[in-house]
Amino acid sequence: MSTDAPVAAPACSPAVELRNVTFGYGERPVLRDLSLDVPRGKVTAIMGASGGGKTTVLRLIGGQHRAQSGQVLVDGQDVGAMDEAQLYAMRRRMGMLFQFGALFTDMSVFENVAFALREHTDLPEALIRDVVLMKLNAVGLRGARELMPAQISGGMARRVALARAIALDPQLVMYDEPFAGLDPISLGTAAQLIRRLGQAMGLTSIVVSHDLDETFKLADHVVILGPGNVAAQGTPEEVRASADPLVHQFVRALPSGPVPFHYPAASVADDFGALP
Ligand SMILES: Nc1ncnc2c1ncn2[C@@H]1O[C@H](COP(=O)(O)OP(=O)(O)OP(=O)(O)O)[C@@H](O)[C@H]1O
Repeated sequence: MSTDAPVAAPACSPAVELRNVTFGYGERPVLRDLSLDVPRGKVTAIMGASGGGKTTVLRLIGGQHRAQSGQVLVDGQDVGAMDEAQLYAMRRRMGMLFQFGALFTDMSVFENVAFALREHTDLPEALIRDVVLMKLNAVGLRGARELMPAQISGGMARRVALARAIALDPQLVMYDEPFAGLDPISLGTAAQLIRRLGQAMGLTSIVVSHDLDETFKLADHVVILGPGNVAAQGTPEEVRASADPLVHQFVRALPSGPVPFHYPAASVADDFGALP
């Protein structure tokens, strides 16, 4: 057997592990010595104050950024040590649904979902049609296949983006703000879809969201990021019961607490001059 062949990680091991990860943009540190596990086959929510580094965690997992120290392991493989070909192969097994999951505006709903299949496989046209219609059916939009993105609602567009993200049967799907801007019904539908598809496909799902109620209902595992690090992680019940002051502020949506109102800045006197 070739020693280069990817070795399947044990079924009980975490799908994703961050071990002592430090990362910053330029001089600005964002994550400091961050460690967290994403259990396999479950829905993990990553929550926390705005600017705390949630999207950055997703980008590290997807290999768009590399940790400055520590390791990001996906299926036991170190993302930071992957070359371009290995990254490409890993991303094929991931679905990513980033904020508002922009669709190609000049392609129909059908073509938007078919795009990934055309890019990454050489399936015959008849099979592409079947897979696309199956994925659109899973999100309830088989009947909307001929419509253009401008002709569908925001909630429908989000569902098309979801169908596109699962077109290649990924093992892991990352959702960044899947509920942003949705009305309560579309939001409930989106949450139910994430849960149902995850169960039906045996997916590991990571959801970054600010919607506390919906996300706590949806997730099996919740991680709350504090400044640069994990403030709490566990089941939704465990996290709700956390004594950490930041988690307390967060789960009760309190305007004051450890999360500051101001982005770090020079003193008021430096910016405006001393009062006369
Ligand atoms: N490409 C970038 N270059 C420089 N700084 C960045 C970049 N992307 C993010 N940042 C900064 O890094 C910090 C973390 O950003 P990130 O988007 O990961 O936070 P977040 O928790 O997802 O925030 P939000 O909930 O508001 O989306 C922020 O202070 C942000 O300004």
